[in-house]
Amino acid sequence: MSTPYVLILFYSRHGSVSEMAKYIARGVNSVNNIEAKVRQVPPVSEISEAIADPIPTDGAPYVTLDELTDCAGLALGSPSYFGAMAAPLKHFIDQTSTIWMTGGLIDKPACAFTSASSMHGGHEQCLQSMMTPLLHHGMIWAGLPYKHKALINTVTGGTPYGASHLATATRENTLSKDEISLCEAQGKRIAELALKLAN
Ligand SMILES: Cc1cc2nc3c(=O)[nH]c(=O)nc-3n(C[C@H](O)[C@H](O)[C@H](O)COP(=O)(O)O)c2cc1C
Repeated sequence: MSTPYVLILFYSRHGSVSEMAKYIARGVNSVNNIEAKVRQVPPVSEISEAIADPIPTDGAPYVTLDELTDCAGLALGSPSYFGAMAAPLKHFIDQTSTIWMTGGLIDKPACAFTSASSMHGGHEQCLQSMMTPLLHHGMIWAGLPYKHKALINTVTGGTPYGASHLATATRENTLSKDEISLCEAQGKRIAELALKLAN
């Protein structure tokens, strides 16, 4: 039987969310008997019929619907755009009704992560926007418990709703120590929950 995996699925235009995905993957891979699968969604274009090349020019491969169906757990990442997930990620989620109809994600754990350029620009709100469709899919939401001291100590990103990064102009793709530790904790938590829920 193949090793179960946590799908780390994101959209990132300028690299901050992609950077977070690496640390979430590290957290997943710190757990035995499960692994991280990192994937991105393609951008959307103003001409909606345009089709992206199947292989991105850089970064993680594009996700397939089968990869989502077969995951043991999910970490969904997006930049905060006007306090909500970015359109390319929502566009992908809107193509998952076949998975919804077969209940393919029911009882699997899920979390979200985001990057935003202002401190109070909607980190939590964006995380919640990603939670909504996953609850419709029957997934089990997992935030970050306050046992992680970085949640108290952080002066940038990191919330009990999920990991976040404050991407100011001077530190756009550079995560703070607390942000990194919360990304890793989130990956580890989803991996551990995925194994427990699969049994
Ligand atoms: C269309 C658009 C809307 C944005 N809206 C917000 C916002 O509501 N709050 C915020 O703090 N940052 C906002 N930003 C900034 C991005 O969330 C931020 O730059 C993020 O780190 C980008 O992630 P990426 O590097 O993975 O692309 C917005 C950026 C764009 C392009």
